[in-house]
Amino acid sequence: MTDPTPAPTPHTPPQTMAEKILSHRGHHTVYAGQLAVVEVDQVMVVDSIAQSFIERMTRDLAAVPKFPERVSIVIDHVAPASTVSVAQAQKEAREYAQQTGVRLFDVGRGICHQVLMEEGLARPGWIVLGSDSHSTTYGAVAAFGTGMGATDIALAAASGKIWLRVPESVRVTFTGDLQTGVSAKDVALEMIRRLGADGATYMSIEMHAGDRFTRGERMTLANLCVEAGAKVGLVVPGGEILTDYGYDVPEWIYPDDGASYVQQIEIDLSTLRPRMSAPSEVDNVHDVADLRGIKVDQVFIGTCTNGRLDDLHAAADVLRGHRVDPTTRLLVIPASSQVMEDAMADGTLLTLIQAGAVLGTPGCGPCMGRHQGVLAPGEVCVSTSNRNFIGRMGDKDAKVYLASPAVAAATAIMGRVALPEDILNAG
Ligand SMILES: CC(C)[C@H](C(=O)O)[C@@H](O)C(=O)O
Ligand code: SF4
Repeated sequence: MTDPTPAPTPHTPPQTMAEKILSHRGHHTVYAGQLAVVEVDQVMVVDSIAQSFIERMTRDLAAVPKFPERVSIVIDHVAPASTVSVAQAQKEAREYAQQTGVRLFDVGRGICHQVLMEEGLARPGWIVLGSDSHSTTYGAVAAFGTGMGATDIALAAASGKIWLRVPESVRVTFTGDLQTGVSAKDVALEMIRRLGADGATYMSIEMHAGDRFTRGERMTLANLCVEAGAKVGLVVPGGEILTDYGYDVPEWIYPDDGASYVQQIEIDLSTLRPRMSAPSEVDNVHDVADLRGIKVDQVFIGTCTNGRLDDLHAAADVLRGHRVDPTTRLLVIPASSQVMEDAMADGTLLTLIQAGAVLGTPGCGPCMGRHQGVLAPGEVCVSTSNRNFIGRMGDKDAKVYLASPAVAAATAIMGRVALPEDILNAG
């Protein structure tokens, strides 16, 4: 599916990674502020948007997908169905996939972003459009991943193309190495704190990490970029994604020296301590140590931000041999069936269940307050997700704190906001 067109010639002014990808997929050299019409390599539609997408396609555009193999529908946000109308919408999505030949990942396969990554449906240099704001996640493998509404998504599915304003770029450079107990989630929260919730509106956040971070950690970083308003969050390929990805990273993709950035920030990983985003904005970031002791009713480990095998390992390492506090509930929802299977095979799920965790079907779970663990008025939840807005996980008077899996696990044991070291030091 990758396009054989050669890269733009080198005698052009230096480009950022976003400019490189949009030039390549638009067959025309472009810079920030210009418009690009680009080929779309994958269109992703989530269950909650499927009905509007199908309506746009069949009623408004009277079109069929131009390249059915480039369209994926994922039933993940409310899966299994919670009401008759949700069940009806999902039924229609299945029928549509049958009729048109587009791919459909059904109940239990997992969260859209995790599934597309596992299936190799986001690759370096690709344009991946999702009907979901966290489609920035594909930037983990240097795909230009971005979220759009049903109409734009339908136009892309019908035509194979989309137009985009080429974004300006913010360059984020990571230096130093993380201390034990500090994770990519803490890095991502710190990045959002530094940029602010609208600090990178419609921009590309280009992250230079060298060979730091695994593919999963890169997904966590790229996932959170939209919480600074970014159009796309691109992690410059290095480390694991070069050696372990199964397909090549094209040479042309790397940003040029001298490319132009609207802002450049540096984050020294060696000084970073576990971070937590307090209600009700993602950029309301504090040291966990400063929030220690807040009473918590529910802990949720999962989502497209932190529901991968490494995340479950980090939680299990803290929970092993301990019990969840009797006044607190711990929900664990693997991001995909693959994660669930791997965590079952290596004993991680047993460790979590023995500690008192309740397991859910791979998917979004209660992340956006639709089902499987919504909160009552006044309840407090520590979640490994990416949004803590008012009403996000249920009642408007419930509160959500965002943290890493290790911090979430320590909190579940204490029944109060806690650091992993509080548990590990206590034995
Ligand atoms: C349902 C979907 C459109 C929504 C999004 O766009 O992100 C959801 O995934 C979320 O996290 O709020
Ligand atoms: S897990 Fe949460 S943030 Fe991710 S796609 Fe689902 S609802 Fe959105």
